[in-house]
Amino acid sequence: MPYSDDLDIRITDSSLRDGSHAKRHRFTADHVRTVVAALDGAGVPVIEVTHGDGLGGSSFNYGFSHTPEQELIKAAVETATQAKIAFLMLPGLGVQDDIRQAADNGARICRIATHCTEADIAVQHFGLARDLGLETVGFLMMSHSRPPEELAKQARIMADAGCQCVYVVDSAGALVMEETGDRIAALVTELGSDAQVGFHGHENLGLGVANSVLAVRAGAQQIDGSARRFGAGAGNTPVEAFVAVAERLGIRTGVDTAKIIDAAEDAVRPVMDDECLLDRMSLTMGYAGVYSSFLKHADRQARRYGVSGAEILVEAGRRNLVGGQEDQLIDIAVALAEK
Ligand SMILES: CC[C@H](O)CC(=O)C(=O)O
Ligand SMILES: [Mn+2]
Repeated sequence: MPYSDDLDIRITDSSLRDGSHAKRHRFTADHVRTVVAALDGAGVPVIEVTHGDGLGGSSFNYGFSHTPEQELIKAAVETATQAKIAFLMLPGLGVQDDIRQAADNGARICRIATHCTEADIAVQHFGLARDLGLETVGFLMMSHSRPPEELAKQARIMADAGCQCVYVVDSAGALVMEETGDRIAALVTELGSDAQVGFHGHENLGLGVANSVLAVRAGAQQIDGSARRFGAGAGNTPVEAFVAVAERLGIRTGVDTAKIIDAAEDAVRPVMDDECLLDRMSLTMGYAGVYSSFLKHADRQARRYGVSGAEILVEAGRRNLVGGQEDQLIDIAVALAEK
């Protein structure tokens, strides 16, 4: 079913949230204004702005923000003329008051992320977001790690709690083609008209665009990407490439292809410290099924202890580490150094 009369799918750009991981959370209000103006001008309907780990993410464990994220949200809301501003939150890291503040600051969409087996921890947050009149999105992170039918049950918990679109989130960039489509199809069957289904991809195996197309073909109505792939690991599905491919396939996104290509190059790239690369580290993450936001943490510990970053990531994959277990990367590095 199309997203609306005019659109087959709705695109969310995550460069000002997932890109925060790659930028080590150093966004300024000026960065936000520049990027939002360009994305908004290209017709991107939703722009996500938060610390990489969501509301309340600014901390010793995850990395401190340069600018308080509520200030960034305000700057985004003031700049956007048509785009809705979304924010991400992980229950426990962010608290309910953070949601209230983001709503007061003009954000319209609340995206609540849990590990893909833990949807029940988000129930009260979806309730609050709906009470505040926010649109709701649920993120089932590390979706490659569980089979489609299990994800569908978790999606049902989110939908029953008031979530209006549940995302299959390929946090590790580990899903390969039909593995994406099968997961989306399972959620679409489970949720029917109770909630939409979305897909959030990462580029660690170079499949962000292809997986997103398969997600749409399996019934996804919302797709995430980041201009210039600005995101954790090898980055997210490049939104400008996805828009171009969608246009060629006759999938209506409402985003202007030429303008989003320019926005990625002229507005987003200058804000990035480095390109998000498909290199040894990020490819290892996709191959070993490791949470993309571990990249910078693993890199830091590798330098600190003089060990191989790729070996840290392989071990993180073997241990099935999930978001929040960043400190175990230090244990792994220490163990490798002692070997
Ligand atoms: C909040 C952590 C994480 O970056 C969310 C996300 O984008 C993902 O799991 O891919
Ligand atoms: Mn992500």
